[in-house]
Amino acid sequence: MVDAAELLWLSVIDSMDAAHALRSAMGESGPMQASTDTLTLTRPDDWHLHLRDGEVLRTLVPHSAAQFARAIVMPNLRPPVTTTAQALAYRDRILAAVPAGVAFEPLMTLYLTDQIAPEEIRRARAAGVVAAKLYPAGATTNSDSGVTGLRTVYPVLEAMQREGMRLLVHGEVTDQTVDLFDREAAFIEQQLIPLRRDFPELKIVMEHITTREAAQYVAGAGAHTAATITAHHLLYNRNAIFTGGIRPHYYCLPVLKRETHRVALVEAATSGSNKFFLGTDSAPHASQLKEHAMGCAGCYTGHAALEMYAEAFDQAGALDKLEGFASFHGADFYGLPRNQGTVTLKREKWTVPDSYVYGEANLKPLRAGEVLPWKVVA
Ligand SMILES: NC(=O)N[C@@H](CC(=O)O)C(=O)O
Ligand SMILES: [Zn+2]
Ligand SMILES: [Zn+2]
Repeated sequence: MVDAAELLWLSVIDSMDAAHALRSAMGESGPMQASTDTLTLTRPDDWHLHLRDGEVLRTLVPHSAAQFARAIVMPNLRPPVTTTAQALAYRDRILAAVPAGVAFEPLMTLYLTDQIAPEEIRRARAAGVVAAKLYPAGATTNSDSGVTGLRTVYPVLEAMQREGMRLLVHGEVTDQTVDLFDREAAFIEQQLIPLRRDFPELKIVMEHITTREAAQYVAGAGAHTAATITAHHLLYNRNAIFTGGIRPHYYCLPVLKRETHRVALVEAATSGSNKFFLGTDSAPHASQLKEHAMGCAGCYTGHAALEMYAEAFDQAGALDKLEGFASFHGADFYGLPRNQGTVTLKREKWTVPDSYVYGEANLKPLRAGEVLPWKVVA
């Protein structure tokens, strides 16, 4: 039975549909869409990127350079980048893979180990290395040489605080008794809060945050704490890993979380707060190592990262907040100049390739074979 109130509601829906049909028939879209089919931004930067090494640079570097002016390059190679000399040599190998006529600046980082000496920080800073990365030993891909306890590296952190070197953190505890989905929140309580207290002037970036707890912590933590957020953590919740079967290409660390956390990340990213900025954590692995009984952690998004961020911001009705997040907040936090020049995205469907050449292997990008709504056109 349909009562009067319901009838009224049905007629409201009907007239909304009619209005929509009329607009479509007239070739019009709503007022917001009309002004946002083209989006021009100051050239953005990627503040968290894995470029790996060797032949695969020829695939990865052009993808990133097509969208971003600069990128913070993660040091978790095998062996890790632990010295200034290694960082500079790696930088040269990256630059050799930048296509002719394209400007791309890799910003180098050191991998903190229990053994690293405070003098290395001074040397690195003088050579233009911008940050050092803390991987709790065992927390993620190529973290076996990471730090076993924060106290061990306190002299190095003191040097970093003095030198103005940024500390980048993979913020997950490695305690096997802590649930995988709780490891970020536990890290904040157990490690980050004490660290913040002991080094009040140290500039810390909590990388690839994945939880409401992390977003709230960073928002309230004062001017020297910031966070990067990936496109995939804005677009997906943990169901993506299990939809219709196990989907290894959605597996990364920190692992995707519940929908409530994704929503909190979208709110943080689109809030306009300068404490949150773009870091893709594009983390390629050969497809046979992802599609494996013990598949590697990491999603490859370097082929379409900016387009995926545009999609996420668009879904949130916040395209006007994308430029701050992608092009301003990170540069400001790192004390680097904002970029000159622009990049333009268009609302134009395109299909992501099924795979890319990856040295001798294949690389399966996130959204392989799928249609994306936004495209970088200039
Ligand atoms: N994010 C990932 O799942 N993997 C990264 C490492 C990291 O950023 O933790 C990688 O290097 O593959
Ligand atoms: Zn990490
Ligand atoms: Zn990473």
